[in-house]
Amino acid sequence: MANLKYLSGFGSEFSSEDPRRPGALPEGQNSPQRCAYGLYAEQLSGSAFTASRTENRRSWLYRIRPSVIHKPFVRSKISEHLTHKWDDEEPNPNQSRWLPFDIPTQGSVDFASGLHTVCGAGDPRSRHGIAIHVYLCNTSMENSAFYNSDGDFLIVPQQGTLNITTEFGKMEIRPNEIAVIQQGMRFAVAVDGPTRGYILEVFDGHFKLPDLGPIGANGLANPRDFLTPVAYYEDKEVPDFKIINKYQGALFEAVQGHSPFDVVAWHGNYVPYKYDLSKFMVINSVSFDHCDPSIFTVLTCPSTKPGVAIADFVIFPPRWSVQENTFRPPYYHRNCMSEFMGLILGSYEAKEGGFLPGGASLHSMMTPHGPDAQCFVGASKEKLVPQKIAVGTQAFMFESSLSMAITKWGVETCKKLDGNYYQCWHNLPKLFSDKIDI
Ligand SMILES: O=C(O)Cc1cc(O)ccc1O
Ligand SMILES: [Fe+2]
Repeated sequence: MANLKYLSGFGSEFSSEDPRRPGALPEGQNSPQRCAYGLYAEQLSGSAFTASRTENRRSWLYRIRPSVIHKPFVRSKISEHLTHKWDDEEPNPNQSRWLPFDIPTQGSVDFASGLHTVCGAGDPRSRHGIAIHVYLCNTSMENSAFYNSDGDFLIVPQQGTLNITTEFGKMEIRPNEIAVIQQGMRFAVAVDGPTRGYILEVFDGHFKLPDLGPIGANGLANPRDFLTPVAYYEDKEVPDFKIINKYQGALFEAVQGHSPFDVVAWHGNYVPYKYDLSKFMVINSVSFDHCDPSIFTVLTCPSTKPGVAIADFVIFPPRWSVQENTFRPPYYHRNCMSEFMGLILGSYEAKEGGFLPGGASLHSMMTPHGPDAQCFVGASKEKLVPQKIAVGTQAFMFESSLSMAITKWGVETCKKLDGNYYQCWHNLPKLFSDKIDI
């Protein structure tokens, strides 16, 4: 999908018309008695009608047919590994690390059928919780569209470009870019070959840009770098277009006789968007010590507790490391939050081996972790000259205030859990001595 156009801004009021039908957007009102070109008006609400102005999210779609024309939903069997069953496995506080998840090489698996849940917590019925999935696929979705009634998807491609058609238009997302597709938005994913990536799903609310506090008005992910598609419609009649719905953690499908990507024009502030992680303005210590990784937060889904996130999306981008008299890699720590990490490109400074692109790690609540022995020894002795670090790499973290369970697929079926992970810390030397200055 070359030469796609986008609208720039985060949380803005946008409007867009497919240029093939100028004047499709009503002027000065949302619901005219008859819409231009015989279109139907449909509102998609992403917040309670009565939410405050700052929280209110809705869009108006002007479409060939309203979404309601479909046969009844029935249970879908397309992915047996998408689940919110958090009690299938016994709780396990150990450090967990997965080798790269396998992309299917046999048979045709598309994005929707390639969804596998690794871990999560909470419940979409009470609108509180998260799920972390990976998608492992090799084929484009054909005559089918997906929407999620349970929450929002933050999609992190690791291998392969995603060509995403949405009701709002088309987006192309390559590794080192992310996409957010919010609750209810219909989309279909086309791929070029073997494709893998991670998804953070939040049930509670929508992603926001973090407050910048003393950083000031600019920095981290800047609002204008978020891109939303422009209106694009297809007038396509097919006997069996499949609408796949994730509802209360289960998949359903309904058949309809036309493509749902029939939105000729739309306006509003409830939209899908993408962001190129290389545009992140990195802020860090330029004197001494190691900043907490919250300094690298791209997007956050806040909880109702001040300063506590349901989940943050944090990256570890290429940057200059200049701190003096400092152990520069991550410190050893125990955290009241859960840390799920993935690797898009390259390697991660705290674990040069074993944590690989397309793999993952989970350090659960209060489970100790930190640099492996090799990293500690190297960083304790290195000459502290200014150094460009993480060049050609991109690791990320989904950090959550919820205590997550790993699914049966994550523990057993995927066969990627690295039982020897704990050993990476076992060669940490005992350096204690009676000399103050070692
Ligand atoms: O555990 C990790 O590797 C993530 C992380 C990085 C960092 O720089 C500080 C704290 C932290 O949890
Ligand atoms: Fe950590």
